[in-house]
Amino acid sequence: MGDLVCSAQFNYLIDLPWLLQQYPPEKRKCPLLVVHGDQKDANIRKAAAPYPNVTLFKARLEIMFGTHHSKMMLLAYREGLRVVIHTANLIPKDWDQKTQGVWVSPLFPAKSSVTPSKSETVVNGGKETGFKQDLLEYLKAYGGRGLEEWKQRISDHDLSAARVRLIASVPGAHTGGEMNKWGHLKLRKVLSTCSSLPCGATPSDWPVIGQFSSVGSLGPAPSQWLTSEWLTSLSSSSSSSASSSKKPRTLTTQHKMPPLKLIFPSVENVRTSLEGYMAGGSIPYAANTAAKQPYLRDFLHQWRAEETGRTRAAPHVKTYMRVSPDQREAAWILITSCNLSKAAWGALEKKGSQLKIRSYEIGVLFLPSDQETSAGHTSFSVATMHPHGPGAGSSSVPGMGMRLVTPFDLPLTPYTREDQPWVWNARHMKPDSKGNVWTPP
Ligand SMILES: O=C(O)c1ccc([N+](=O)[O-])cc1C(=O)O
Repeated sequence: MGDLVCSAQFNYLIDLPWLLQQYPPEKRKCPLLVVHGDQKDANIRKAAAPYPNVTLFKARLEIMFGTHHSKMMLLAYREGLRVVIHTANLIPKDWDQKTQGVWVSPLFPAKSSVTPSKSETVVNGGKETGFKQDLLEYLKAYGGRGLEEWKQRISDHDLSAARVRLIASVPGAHTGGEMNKWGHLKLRKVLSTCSSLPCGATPSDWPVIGQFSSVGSLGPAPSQWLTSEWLTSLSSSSSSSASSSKKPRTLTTQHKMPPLKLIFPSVENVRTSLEGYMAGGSIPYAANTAAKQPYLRDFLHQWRAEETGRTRAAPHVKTYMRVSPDQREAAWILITSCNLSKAAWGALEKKGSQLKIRSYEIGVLFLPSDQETSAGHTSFSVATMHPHGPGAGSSSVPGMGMRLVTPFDLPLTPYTREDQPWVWNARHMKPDSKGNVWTPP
């Protein structure tokens, strides 16, 4: 991977001694910047004290209930720079028996005076993805001076080989030109300008799939946020006109919404997981929140990943995607730290004039048109569990580009009549895969 010089780790839960142990022994004294959101930072300052090479940066969280949820590594090597965007906390159990998601960038070369002054925005005929500019904008949003060195280091490298789009969230009441930079409105902007469904596709027939490991308070009815504002963004495409308006508005005034299918572990999925009910400690859906939104269950599907052998590796990954009616194609897929919450994605306020986001989040969006292997295609072929037909088993589908292996099985598995969504602060008394019961305090 390269000769590491220094690194930065952005995360939510950080076990510093364990983290340093994960670096090669000869690299454990390299400069390490840890970006966290622990406002009562006595513990992490105490943990960092024995390590003179570790510098801490506390992200501002001035809006209630916000968290520093972003999970990213910046790795500076003698040979270049690498960016890693992922979903795992920097604690042992997140890297043991769970299903996580990760994007590892190519090794970005330093820009040098001898490098031909090729535009950074065009590589192999690819379109600009704006990744570098968006990453710098994200780091700028932290404020203060503690990230200046890393902003300069990123500026000094050529990131044009990044064939993904950055979809990030930063806390704030974003208005005007700032609104489309963050959260679900950034995704709406990108999808409505850069993602088109295949010719002849009926947008309202292409479901949106959301998969996540926690849920926030979404309102007393799905129409308050989930199937209006949020689904409008995730069902945007250049084939729909939701984006043409200056002011964000819901598709209900324009198009029929597509089906929404959500994947969230059932109690039984957690009970039978490798970790048993302990897995549920990282799936913090609160019973009192669930009780306020019983409608959510109507959208829910089980966590199932037989294709990758990960059905029992509880999900901590978060993915969102748009699929064809037969679930053999995908128009896009997003891997992100965002769970299903307004805090992460943002919620429109003041008659749609501001987008309120509470947390830091970061993810990467894969579009077929951004991938060299599927440029010119409007969809990825999806490796599916369908027993027959073009997507099963083959390396690619004739006429379609890159083949996508999703973290979960397609087609989706609905909840059974008996299934309930996992909630972490309720008793679960049927013995789990380890013979334990779950009786939270
Ligand atoms: O990723 C998650 O599912 C998650 C959910 C909630 C919180 N939280 O409430 O701070 C943290 C995390 C985390 O693991 O980062």
